[in-house]
Amino acid sequence: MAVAWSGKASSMEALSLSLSPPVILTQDELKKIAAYKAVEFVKSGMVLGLGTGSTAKHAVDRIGELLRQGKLNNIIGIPTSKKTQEQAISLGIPLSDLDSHPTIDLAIDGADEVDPHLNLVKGRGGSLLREKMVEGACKKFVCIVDESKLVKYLGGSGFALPVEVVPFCWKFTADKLKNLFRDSGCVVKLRNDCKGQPFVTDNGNYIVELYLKKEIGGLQVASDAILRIAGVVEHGMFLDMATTVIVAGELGITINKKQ
Ligand SMILES: O=C(CO)[C@H](O)[C@H](O)COP(=O)(O)O
Repeated sequence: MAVAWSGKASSMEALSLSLSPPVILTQDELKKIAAYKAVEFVKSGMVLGLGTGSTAKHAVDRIGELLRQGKLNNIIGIPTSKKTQEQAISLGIPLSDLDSHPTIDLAIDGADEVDPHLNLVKGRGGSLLREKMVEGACKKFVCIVDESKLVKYLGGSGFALPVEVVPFCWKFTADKLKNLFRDSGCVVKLRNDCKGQPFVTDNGNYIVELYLKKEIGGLQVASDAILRIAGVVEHGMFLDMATTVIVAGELGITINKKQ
C-alpha cells in the first residue's frame, strides 16, 4: 500500500528510469533495481557488509557478477546470516568476519519498514542481530527497498516488529515486552518455522514478534527499554543507522541521504 512519505531527514535525489512505454514492474523487479543501484556505490578494495533477504540477495548476486567479470576486485564480504554466507561462497565472494575486519566500508541490506527519518524495521527474515552488528560497524549503510516498505511511523505497516530473545523462559520475556507496550495495544507472538516449531535464529535464539496498534512514540526510549529486559538479545528497530535509503517504485528510483 502506498503511503504519503517524505524523506524529512534526508536530501532526496530522484532518478528517472527510462521506462517508455510504462511498464508494470513486479515487487521483485523493484527490489532488483534498488539493489543494482546500491552496488554502484561499491568500489574495488572495499570491505562490504552483505545483507540478508530477497532484496539484499540481488545485491550479493550483482557483486558476485561484477567480481566474475573483473569489474570489481579485492572485495571482502562480511555476511549478515548463514544464508548470505552460503550465497556469497557459491558466487566466489571472499569472506571474513567482524573479528578480523571490525570496520566495514559499506553495507547493503534491505528493510521491512522505512520511516521518513530513515529509521528502519529489519529482521522479518530473522537475521536482525548479525545485521545490526555488521551495519553498526560500517561507515556507510545503504538500505534498499521497494516502495511498499515506506511507512509513516515504525510499526505502521501492521506487520511485526521482531525482537530476538533467548529461548530460556521466552514467555516471561514476551510478557515483559507486552507490558512495555500495553498502551500501544501490543500483541506478542512467538515466530514459528514452516513446521510449526519455534523459529531458531542463526544465533540459536527465538524471535518474539510485537504487533502494535498505535505509534510507540519516542523510538530511542522504546529501544532502550526493550534492551533493558534481561532475556532480550536485540530488537529490529535500526535507528539512525542507514546513511542512504534507495527506494525503487513505479515512477523511478529515489535516493534519500541522511543529512
Ligand atoms: O531484515 C531483513 C532480514 O532479517 C531483511 O532485510 C528484511 O526482512 C527485508 O527482506 P526482503 O528484502 O526479503 O523484503
